[in-house]
Amino acid sequence: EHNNVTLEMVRDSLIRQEDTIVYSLIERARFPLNPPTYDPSYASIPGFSGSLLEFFVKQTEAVQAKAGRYDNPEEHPFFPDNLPPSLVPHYKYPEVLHPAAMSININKLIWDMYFNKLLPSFVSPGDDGNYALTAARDLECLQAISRRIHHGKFVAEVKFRDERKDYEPAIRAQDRFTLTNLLTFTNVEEAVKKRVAKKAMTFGQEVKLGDDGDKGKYKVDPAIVSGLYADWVIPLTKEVEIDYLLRRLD
Ligand SMILES: C=C(O[C@@H]1C=C(C(=O)O)C=C[C@H]1O)C(=O)O
Repeated sequence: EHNNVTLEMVRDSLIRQEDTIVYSLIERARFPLNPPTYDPSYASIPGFSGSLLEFFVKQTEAVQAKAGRYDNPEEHPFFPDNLPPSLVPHYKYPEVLHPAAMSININKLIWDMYFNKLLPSFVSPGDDGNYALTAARDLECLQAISRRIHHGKFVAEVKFRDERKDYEPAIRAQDRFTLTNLLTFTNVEEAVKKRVAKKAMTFGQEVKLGDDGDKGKYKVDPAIVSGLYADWVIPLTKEVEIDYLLRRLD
């Protein structure tokens, strides 16, 4: 069926995406919170009502949609309504997923998590005026986290193909509990949490010639990165896996 994507290949992609997520958090942490970025009454952009952040994200997604970004089944916009169509020739991506995958987009949840829980936990309070850069860095974080979480579709597809006999009855019964047990690998989850903390230590250290003065001081707290994965990235990836599996036999 379709092509030979393996669980190992999908997991390798998730591991590589950790680098992008950790780096994007480090880049955002260069700036303080910068509250006006999120304040709808600050921007007062002619013809637009909303925050500078929303303006930035909607405009950027419109450009990226025209350039073909969302033709890729791995990409999910935060504001899918009223996106312009792609203006470039359609690339024929491998058809790995069941068509029901197209209807799954949990970016609203990811957006709320990022701004309400994650962001205040890893940036310093304060305002340095760099609101456009702040919005750009936020979008990088959101896109990296969203791509990782929605990769749950591919994870679920390969797990389903590997153990079809076990998954099919649970899907027919629409049994979330059994599906969760089938797709959960606690050892993999533990390794992910440890590895992202290690990446935060490695990528977030001050690199100096000569004596290593600042040992133990990181640009983003490794515990916050592993907490992000434990509390949000892994549970939401599993949520996408389950949403996908529930529709896999439609
Ligand atoms: C992504 C996978 O599925 C589940 C979710 C995981 C994650 O989000 O990192 C890890 C293990 C599984 O419980 C996987 O098996 O690799």
